[in-house]
Amino acid sequence: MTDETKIIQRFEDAKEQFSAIGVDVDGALKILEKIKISMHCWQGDDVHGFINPGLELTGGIMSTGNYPGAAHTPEQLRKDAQKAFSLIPGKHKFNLHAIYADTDEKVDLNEIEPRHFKKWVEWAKEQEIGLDFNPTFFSHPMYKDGYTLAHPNKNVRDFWIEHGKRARKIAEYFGKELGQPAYNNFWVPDGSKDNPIDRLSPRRRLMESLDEIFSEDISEDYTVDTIESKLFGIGAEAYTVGSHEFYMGYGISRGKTILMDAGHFHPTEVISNKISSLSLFLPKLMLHVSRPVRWDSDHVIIMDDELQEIMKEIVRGNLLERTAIGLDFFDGTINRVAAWVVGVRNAQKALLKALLEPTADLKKVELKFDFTKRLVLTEEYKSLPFGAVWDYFCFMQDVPVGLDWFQEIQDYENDVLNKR
Ligand SMILES: C[C@H](O)[C@H](O)[C@@H](O)C(=O)CO
Ligand SMILES: [Mn+2]
Repeated sequence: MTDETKIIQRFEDAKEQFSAIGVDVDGALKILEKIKISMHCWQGDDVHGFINPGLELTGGIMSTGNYPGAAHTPEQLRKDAQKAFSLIPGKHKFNLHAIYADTDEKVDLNEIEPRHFKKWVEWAKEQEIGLDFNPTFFSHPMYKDGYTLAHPNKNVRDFWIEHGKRARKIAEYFGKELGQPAYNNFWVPDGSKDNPIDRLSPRRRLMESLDEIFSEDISEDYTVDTIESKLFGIGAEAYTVGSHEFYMGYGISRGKTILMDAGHFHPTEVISNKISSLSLFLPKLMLHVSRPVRWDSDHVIIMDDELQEIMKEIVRGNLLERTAIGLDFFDGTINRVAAWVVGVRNAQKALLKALLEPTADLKKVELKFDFTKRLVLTEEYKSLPFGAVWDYFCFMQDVPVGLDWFQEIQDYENDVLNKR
């Protein structure tokens, strides 16, 4: 039997098993094919960017590791991302931060314009992918005393307000050029190492700064503003201005999309248990799928329980159309292109597993309060051969099946990354 025949044969066998429990496998694959994952640029260069690459990474986040081959130029980053995309089934999005402007001009964050991102747009068109965006409120001399938009000094706030406004125009440009909305995520690191006396005033200032940034109405056909909360960062252990409660209130009162990052909550809190609640109050939602190990460590996502729970919640709640899935991790101890591929493929695998569940039947069992049957069935379904369906999906999408992609990564490391 050829490899091709084996993949098809195994898929047909698996399909029979899933069909026997009422799952429409072909329908699941059609849905999976359309789901875009937003692959974050910052895994490719340990969050340095190109505007001021020499500056220290601030904002309370940290990338560790010195694996060879990090991208140092926009061309290198594009080449690496392209390599990753070639090993991932489907067409997706690339998520840029403002510090990744591609220009020969010396331009600061309060001066950036769409034209400084033109090359990214041209590349995205060639690759037939979308772009997302993030204003960068860190790694800059105007990140002062741990504060930006909530700083007591108006000059500092004004600098960052201008940056936020410009970021929205860039995201709008992405959306117009690429024919799909660019999600533009506001994560603001402002906070304090020790207990503040006044928790309220910085939060009021953040609210007012954001109101000013969002004062211009921009069509969501082009860009969707998202706001990301956080519990704590390095050097902001006691207090983060933009907490979950802050953004819940802000998002719901202003109609802004809330972004939940899997690493931004107390260690035993999980975002999978929050998705359904937020879905009742806002039309859209965005996630940063990340893996916190003891803290917001931004490890590459693996097929762990929480990743699968997140995807199950989206699928079971019929929220795929309303939920933007972005990745957020940065590991400099391993091949960075492999990190992307593992992350995106895992997100897709977890989605596929969720799509291969006979959800309607399980809901009926639950409504009869037959918790024994619910447990027995969900445990039994875990051993159904979803891997054969995934392999077939990769095969049909013309990307390497199984481990084959890793050889390509090793060749790329030898031929490209090690020569940097
Ligand atoms: C680099 C990103 O803006 C960052 O990871 C942000 O999304 C975050 O999660 C900060 O902890
Ligand atoms: Mn995040």
